[in-house]
Amino acid sequence: MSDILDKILAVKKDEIGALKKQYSKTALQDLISEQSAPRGFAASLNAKVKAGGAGVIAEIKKASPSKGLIRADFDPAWIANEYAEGGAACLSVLTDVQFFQGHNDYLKAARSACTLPVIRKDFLIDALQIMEARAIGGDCVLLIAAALGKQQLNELHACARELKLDVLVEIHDRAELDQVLDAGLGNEYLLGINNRNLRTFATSLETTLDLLPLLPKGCEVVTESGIAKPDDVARMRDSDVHRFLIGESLMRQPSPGKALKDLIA
Ligand SMILES: O=C(O)c1ccccc1NCC(=O)[C@H](O)[C@H](O)COP(=O)(O)O
Repeated sequence: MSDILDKILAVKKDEIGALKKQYSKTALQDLISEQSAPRGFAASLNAKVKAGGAGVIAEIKKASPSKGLIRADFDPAWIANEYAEGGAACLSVLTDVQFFQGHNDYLKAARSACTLPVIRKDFLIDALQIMEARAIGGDCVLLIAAALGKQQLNELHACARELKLDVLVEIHDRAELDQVLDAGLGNEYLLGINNRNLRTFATSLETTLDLLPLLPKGCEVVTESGIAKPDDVARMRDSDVHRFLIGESLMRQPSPGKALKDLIA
């Protein structure tokens, strides 16, 4: 595991301890019962692709461990609308406070501002965090293979599906791909390939391209991180990758929606 993931997961363990003190399972179930049905996250992404477009999960990201502050002028509801108008299929909202300056309230604000489905982007290693994701209005959760064992992956995936959440399972390399394929998740997940090396923070689109021949047929793959230019999008689409998770390059522009439109035109 990388240093940064180690550090993040240590904080997450503390946060889970606090969450357990704050909410019983029943209390979270009560909050969940007040939520409307999740918006179909995978369905929205796949509909764009089926219509011949790029399926973009546009990320609302204020800061990151690799880049520090990315956008000082940060209004999640406004950014959500920009992304919706720019042609995003879905939103990704960072809810981690310590490393990404995110917040659960940002997810709520972004989702309320538009009709797009939203993934809770955080480091989830406990079923209570999955329940919390649903309780704050999330439509999808991220499961990072590098942070989870096979059994944990299986259990958290089952927990999410039971709550009618979609799941984006993220890998960085072949070993993590094997781990996911062995975890027995059926075909009910999107497979994210993260182009960011968590040791160096460098991004390389080759990470996605190199893993493509190893993926099972019919796999719904999302290429994540480091997509910044129309050429990057074209390169992926030429290799039959049509789903994208894009954050920083959009967040740095005055109009993230216009930037998205230009990127996928
Ligand atoms: O972004 C980081 O610095 C980072 C560091 C450590 C773990 C995860 C990290 N990023 C999470 C992500 O997956 C990205 O926010 C997402 O793929 C968008 O990437 P980008 O378009 O490069 O902002």
